[in-house]
Amino acid sequence: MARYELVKRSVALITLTNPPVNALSSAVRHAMAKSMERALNDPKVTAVVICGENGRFCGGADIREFAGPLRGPPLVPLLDAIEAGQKPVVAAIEGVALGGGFELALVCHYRIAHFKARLGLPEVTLGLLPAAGGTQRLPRLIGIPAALEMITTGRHLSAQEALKLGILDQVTEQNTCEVAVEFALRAVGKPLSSRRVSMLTTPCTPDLDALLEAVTMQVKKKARGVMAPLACIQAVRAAATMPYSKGIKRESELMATLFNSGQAQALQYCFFAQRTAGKWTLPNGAQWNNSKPREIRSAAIIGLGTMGRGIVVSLARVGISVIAVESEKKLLETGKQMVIGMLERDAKRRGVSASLNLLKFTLSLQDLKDVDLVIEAVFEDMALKKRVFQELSKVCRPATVLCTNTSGLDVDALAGVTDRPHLVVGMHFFSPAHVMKLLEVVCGPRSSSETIATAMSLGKRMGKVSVAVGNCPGFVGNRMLKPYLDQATFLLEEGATPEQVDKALEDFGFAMGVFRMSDLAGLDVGWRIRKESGLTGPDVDPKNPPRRRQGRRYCPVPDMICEQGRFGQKTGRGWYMYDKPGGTNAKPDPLIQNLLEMYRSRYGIQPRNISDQEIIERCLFALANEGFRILEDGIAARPEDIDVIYLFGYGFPRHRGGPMFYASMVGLERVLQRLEHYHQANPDVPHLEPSPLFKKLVACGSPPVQKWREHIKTMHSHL
Ligand SMILES: C/C=C(\C)C(=O)SCCNC(=O)CCNC(=O)[C@H](O)C(C)(C)COP(=O)(O)OP(=O)(O)OC[C@H]1O[C@@H](n2cnc3c(N)ncnc32)[C@H](O)[C@@H]1OP(=O)(O)O
Repeated sequence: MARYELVKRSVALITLTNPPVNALSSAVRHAMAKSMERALNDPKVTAVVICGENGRFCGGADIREFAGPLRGPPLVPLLDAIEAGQKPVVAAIEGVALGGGFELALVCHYRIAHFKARLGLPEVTLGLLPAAGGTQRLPRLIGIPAALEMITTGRHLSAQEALKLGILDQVTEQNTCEVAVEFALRAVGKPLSSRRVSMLTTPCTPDLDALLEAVTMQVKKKARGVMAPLACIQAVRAAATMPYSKGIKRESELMATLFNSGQAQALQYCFFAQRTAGKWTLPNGAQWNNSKPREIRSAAIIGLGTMGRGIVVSLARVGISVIAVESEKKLLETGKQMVIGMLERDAKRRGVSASLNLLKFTLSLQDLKDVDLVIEAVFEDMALKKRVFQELSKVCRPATVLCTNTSGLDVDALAGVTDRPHLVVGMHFFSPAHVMKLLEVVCGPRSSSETIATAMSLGKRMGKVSVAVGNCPGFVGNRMLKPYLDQATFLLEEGATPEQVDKALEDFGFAMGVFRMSDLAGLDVGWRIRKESGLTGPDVDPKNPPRRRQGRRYCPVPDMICEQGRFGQKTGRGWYMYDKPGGTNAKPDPLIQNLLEMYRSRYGIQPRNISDQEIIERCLFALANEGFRILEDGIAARPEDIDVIYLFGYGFPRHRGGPMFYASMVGLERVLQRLEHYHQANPDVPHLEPSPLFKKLVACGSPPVQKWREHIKTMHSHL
């Protein structure tokens, strides 16, 4: 857990040994305490260097231990003892110094980092604050404004930035430990009092109150209802206004308000869920750690619409050669100009040069004969996609992996028209594809484990959070969206307005309510799908009773909106009105209000007052219920996968953990009761009928979300 060596005859080298990130578990803290005691008491030792094994200094406290009672020596007294010691201590930082790891570095008298190291206090992203003295020491070292930014955002700093801010004493490209040992030897005998950060006076900040107020407004706007950044601000205020001894008490009080909070639990769940999601597994035993991905050096994208352009950018910026194909010269030229502009802006922002030499634009599929992988991103039309896949089968070499970016069509039907169904897989990107982090990798029944591994690994290389899902209409994300959207429109029929529904969801924490989100995405896509499914348009059976289709409750209001040419932001009108086509400033539209009033009176619906609680329950419990069905059907392997999809693809608030975690926090029994209540009132809405898995979990005593998998006896996993 910590290795102790004497080097250069007088330097104690203490190495944290807790792979993979040398987290400060109870065992590590125990070993550290012993090692420090030994170093300080050994007369041969004149200085100490602390480093981490395998090129990683320390990833902070062991987050897994937060769920249980505190064991082993607490961190704060251990860190205080290091700082107070009479021998110089140097931190040799390689890899990362994060959270408690960064706080450990702050109590060392000197800090030396490798030029590739990253440093930061990400506790806020876990619903916490840096409570091992971080909120009190950092402002004393670098001043309030810079410390406030680091602590409230959790941003990682590069070594160069940390050096400029005065956090580091030296950055090196050599062996960091060796440099630190030499540095420590030179520090022997020099006075330490000015090196003890807790003893420094916090630099005076002009207009402190105005600064704190401005940052408070900023964090409230960015993450509505999230507690940790606000507690961080209060702790930093203490560093500016109180002596260290009092400030540290304030830090600990504020931490106590966060530590067991639902938000902290949700955010820590998200941390692990995100890492679990990449670990896909198939019923045949193939999984993430025993399936080798193909190496992808070149790729082709077919279709340079919004999605295609974003995918080209995502590939090119990680160094993959891309051939982009369009069907018409004009479309090709427009797409090319847009891709080049996007890549140039992206490169400028990242301070690198744009990788335009990796791009080739063509009208001919024949140019794809040598590529390693193709991603089809044409219009969402099965017949068109089938034609493309048939053509690709003929043109591409037999080993080329063929992917579709469909957002919900049958991946296996596409595989079926090729000569290589085992090499076909879905790569469902989210718009805009070069910005959104989520990738659903859709595993068809015939996709080989190598193909799945290739798509998952390519997603990771592009910086995406990739989740393997099964093949069914809408996969996971879009399949769950349907009950959510249905409930929102039913609420309009019953008396709510789009702005009321959106406000309730935004107060819950969504960046955007469902109607604003629909306006942004465009209303015409859903309209076309409903027409194709015979739910609206000329193919609707005239014998259908009003507001019912296929034996179920149906709300035609979204169709009525589209019939008026209101397709959302792009047309300047949708559920809201905008200043101009493409405008983003949504204003409530009296015409929508009138339309809803006329609609209700035409169907004799008496509008009623609808509470925010009902809005949240109906939208989100219906969403989670569909999640249970997805687990039952084997379309997602675990609740964590569903939550990750909603966090990264649909703006579900991270401090609520995702729809499945949220349901477990509300209490499965309570959610079940409410769903049964709403289903009784709406027996013609099957999405409100609690799924059998949901009932089973409640009957089993509502186990925590991490244990649900044990209860999912999937008869036929689609993964
Ligand atoms: C009070 C609170 C205090 C004092 C704190 O310190 S809170 C913790 C603050 N630290 C962090 O938030 C850092 C969290 N970790 C990361 O950001 C990253 O893991 C990393 C940058 C350190 C490394 O990233 P990467 O190389 O991509 O590796 P992974 O993220 O995949 O992680 C590898 C495995 O290590 C587990 N892990 C990482 N950090 C911790 C931790 N602090 N405690 C416990 N476990 C940690 C992570 O879950 C991965 O586990 P497996 O999935 O492989 O099982």
